[in-house]
Amino acid sequence: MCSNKRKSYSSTKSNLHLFFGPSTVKKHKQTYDQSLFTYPFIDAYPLPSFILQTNTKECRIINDKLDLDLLYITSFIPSPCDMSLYTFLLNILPWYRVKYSKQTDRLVDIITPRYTTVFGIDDTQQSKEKYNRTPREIPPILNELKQHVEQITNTTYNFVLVNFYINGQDSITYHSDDEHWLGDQPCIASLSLGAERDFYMKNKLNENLKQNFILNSGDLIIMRGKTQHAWLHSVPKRTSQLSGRINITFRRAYLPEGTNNYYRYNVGDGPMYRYINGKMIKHDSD
Ligand SMILES: O=C(O)CCC(=O)C(=O)O
Ligand SMILES: [Fe+2]
Repeated sequence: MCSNKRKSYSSTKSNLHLFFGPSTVKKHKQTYDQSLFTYPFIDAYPLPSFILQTNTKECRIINDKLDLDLLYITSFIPSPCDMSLYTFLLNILPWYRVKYSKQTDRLVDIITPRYTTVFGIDDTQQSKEKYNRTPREIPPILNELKQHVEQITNTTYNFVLVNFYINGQDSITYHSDDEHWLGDQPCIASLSLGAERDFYMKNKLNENLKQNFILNSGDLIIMRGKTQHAWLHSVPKRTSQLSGRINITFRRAYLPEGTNNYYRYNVGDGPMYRYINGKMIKHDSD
């Protein structure tokens, strides 16, 4: 592991203030109208038996390349809390393997190469009939995690997108999260749990400008400023035997298009899967 490297990256909490400016965070009270949501299950999500811990001792600002603005906090969720959270989320969340068609020069059928799920609603909070799919309230554990991430990033988020890469064959191709509903300079916080995976970034205009990471369990990477506008990121496929990895991104969508898009591409039209006794089991309906 890269413990030496980590040492030289380490710095004090003051890095956070350099990155986010003076703390002006107001305690953000969740003011969702409960009638906007349905849970995918009749019973609400269980509460965890462990206490969620976070730490920002090892944090590094990375802004030495054109329009790149990152904060990289290793072991944001320290061990063994990272794996308790991984196992808990894997077992309680509803998962989807979304299928959709994409028009290029011809219509191609695509299956997203990872399991996904999503919770939240955009800032406008329309009544649920206005959305293509009913938004889902953020489960308590993810909401608690969101509050920790909000505090250290001086930002508020209204969406939690979750990916589960079951093995090395699951991946996400180069893309940027720069849709108009996220505003001009979105701040996206991305947490890794479980197996370590490569996270590759390259500049959109100059592909020789790269920034690569090996993301470990518990690591948090925050992309902000012009990063989404100017850079692409990916988690490439690997042929080696890799165990599962969960990735959680926290974002803020300002417009209903964001809600429609996130549920379309992270829940889709089913079926739903649950992770039961170490296996993904397909459910006929949710
Ligand atoms: O799994 C990751 O680290 C990246 C996920 C990602 O880029 C996304 O969901 O937009
Ligand atoms: Fe992304």
